[in-house]
Amino acid sequence: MGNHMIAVIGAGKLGELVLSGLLRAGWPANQLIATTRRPERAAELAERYGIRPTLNLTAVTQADVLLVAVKPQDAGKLLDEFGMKIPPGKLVVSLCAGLPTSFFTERLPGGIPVVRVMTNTPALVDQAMTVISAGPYATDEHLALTEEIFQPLGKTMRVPEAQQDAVTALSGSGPAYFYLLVEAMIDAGILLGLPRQVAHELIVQTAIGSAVMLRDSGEHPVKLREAVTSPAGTTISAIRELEKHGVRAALLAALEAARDRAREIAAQSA
Ligand SMILES: NC(=O)C1=CN([C@@H]2O[C@H](COP(=O)(O)OP(=O)(O)OC[C@H]3O[C@@H](n4cnc5c(N)ncnc54)[C@H](OP(=O)(O)O)[C@@H]3O)[C@@H](O)[C@H]2O)C=CC1
Ligand SMILES: O=C(O)[C@@H]1CCC=N1
Repeated sequence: MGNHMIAVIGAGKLGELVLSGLLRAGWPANQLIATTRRPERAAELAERYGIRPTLNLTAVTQADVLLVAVKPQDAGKLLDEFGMKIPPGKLVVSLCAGLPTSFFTERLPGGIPVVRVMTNTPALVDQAMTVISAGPYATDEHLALTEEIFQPLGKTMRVPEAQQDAVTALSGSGPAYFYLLVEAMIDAGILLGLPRQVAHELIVQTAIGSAVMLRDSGEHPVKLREAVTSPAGTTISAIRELEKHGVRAALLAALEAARDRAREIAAQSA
């Protein structure tokens, strides 16, 4: 972790997840800075994590890595405030959905490297999927530093920036899709007469077991599903209904809509 000073600019839900992950990974609290809009939010973070809340301008002067975690819609106003005052030698890492790195470079002095990152909320349990792309002026060294920061929070991967809107649709928003499925299956348990707590425990453990098998067995998901699906059995009856109701087509359309929304956010922010 070296001597880097990291600032989370806009420590809301995602920024807090990252801060807490960095602390768990052993980053000293005195190498972490957080900024927020509301003073009460800053006080909450200082009390919870012992990190230093400060003003944006102070943060960008003191820290050498600036993790921008405001809503994409707030990024333009934020950069109007201090973008052009960022001194040389800093690394800007955007965690904002949709915004291309060019959005940042247009609002920063020339030569400031920008890295685009899409992570996700399982960072809270060190199981994030963090996807990293180099923007203008970002070298391999900047990507490696970004990986060093996010590695303890889960898995990291590098992709070309052109893939980041699709990545956002898959892994950025992905946890929400799984939670929705789990929620619906628990409700199905209620429909079938199980107590809510029982249904909850059955489905959550089944989700965990299935996820670990997907990760560790090395098998394709089709093979794993086939192994559960007995001839004339129960599973195929359920699958017929899922297909009849277009779950597969719904997922294709849903992820395409998320990708399109990322593009729209960029167009609206330009
Ligand atoms: N939530 C998620 O699962 C994921 C989110 N993202 C991206 O992360 C970013 C943040 O999302 P999320 O955490 O959900 O949003 P939040 O609204 O929870 O957090 C945004 C934070 O930015 C702060 N903020 C806004 N303007 C300023 C400013 N000018 N100066 C300092 N702080 C400011 C807000 O401060 P205050 O609280 O005081 O208003 C708030 O704490 C978005 O760009 C989103 O696309 C990416 C991947 C996953
Ligand atoms: O919904 C959003 O826009 C953010 C980006 C990915 C997950 N949450």
